[in-house]
Amino acid sequence: MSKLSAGHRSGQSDTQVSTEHAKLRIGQIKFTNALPICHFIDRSDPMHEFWPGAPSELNSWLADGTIDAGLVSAFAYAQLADDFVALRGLSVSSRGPVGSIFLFSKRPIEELSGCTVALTSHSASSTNLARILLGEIGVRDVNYVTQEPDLPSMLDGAEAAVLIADHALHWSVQDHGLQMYDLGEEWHTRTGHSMTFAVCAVPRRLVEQDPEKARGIHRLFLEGKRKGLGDLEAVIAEATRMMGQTEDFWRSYFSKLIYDLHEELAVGADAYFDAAYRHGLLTKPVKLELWGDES
Ligand SMILES: C=C(O[C@@H]1C=C(C(=O)O)C=C[C@H]1O)C(=O)O
Repeated sequence: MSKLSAGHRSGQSDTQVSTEHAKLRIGQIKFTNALPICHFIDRSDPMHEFWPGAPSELNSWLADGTIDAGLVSAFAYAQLADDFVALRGLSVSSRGPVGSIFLFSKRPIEELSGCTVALTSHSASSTNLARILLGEIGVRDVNYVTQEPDLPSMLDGAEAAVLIADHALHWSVQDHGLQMYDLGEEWHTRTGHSMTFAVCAVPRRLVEQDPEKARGIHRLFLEGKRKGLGDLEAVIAEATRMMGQTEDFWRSYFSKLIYDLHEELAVGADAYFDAAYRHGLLTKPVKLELWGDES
């Protein structure tokens, strides 16, 4: 049993969610890719507590009940799909290049058989996507190691490294001479599908027992996204404050990302979950289950 499902089975989050007057603990991705959703989220409700984190932190917080709901890796949602649904209209996805999820490699991707590949400890969706893509390309006997996202030390002992989010963005514009493979683009080229990296998960139990509370979380994120996409200047100013770079850089980056989640994007997410199952990365087949209404 995976650590994620083991943690959730302890029932911690169920207890918390059903406690009527408890604060709702809501996870948010702390990196620039999620700013168009997260930057403008209204944090004024005293019954909401916000937990910003890297995707891998959010994934384990959701699994062990530290948070009740929020943005997590799509792969982590798939592992927890018995207990969670995904909020309609909210994701971090791309249809082709994503711009911030790369395999940085000392040699062409096809020549990585028998090599060590370092995977960032911050991700679940992209690191499993890398395993799928390398497998599909026919790369065999890879020694995968998970490490903190520091490219030079990852490449000390590895032939290639996968980074996501701000760490990947940082290295994508440096002059390092490595080959760079955008995993959103590789996935799209090979399969024709979009790729969903993050979804907003809420417990099935909350949806069934207290749908108004679930709708409250949904509205909070949808309203954040509406304001973020409606005022991209402010989002870009925040991204620039966090990481530097030019306005054009951010405009081009955010134009690659899709923040919706509907039936058409679910086809891509399901194709990814199918591939993860075929490659032995998920223990059972999973379909994305969308919940709620966007209006
Ligand atoms: C677009 C990105 O997507 C992120 C990638 C994730 C993962 O690999 O698990 C999780 C959340 C997403 O926000 C990124 O990291 O740049």
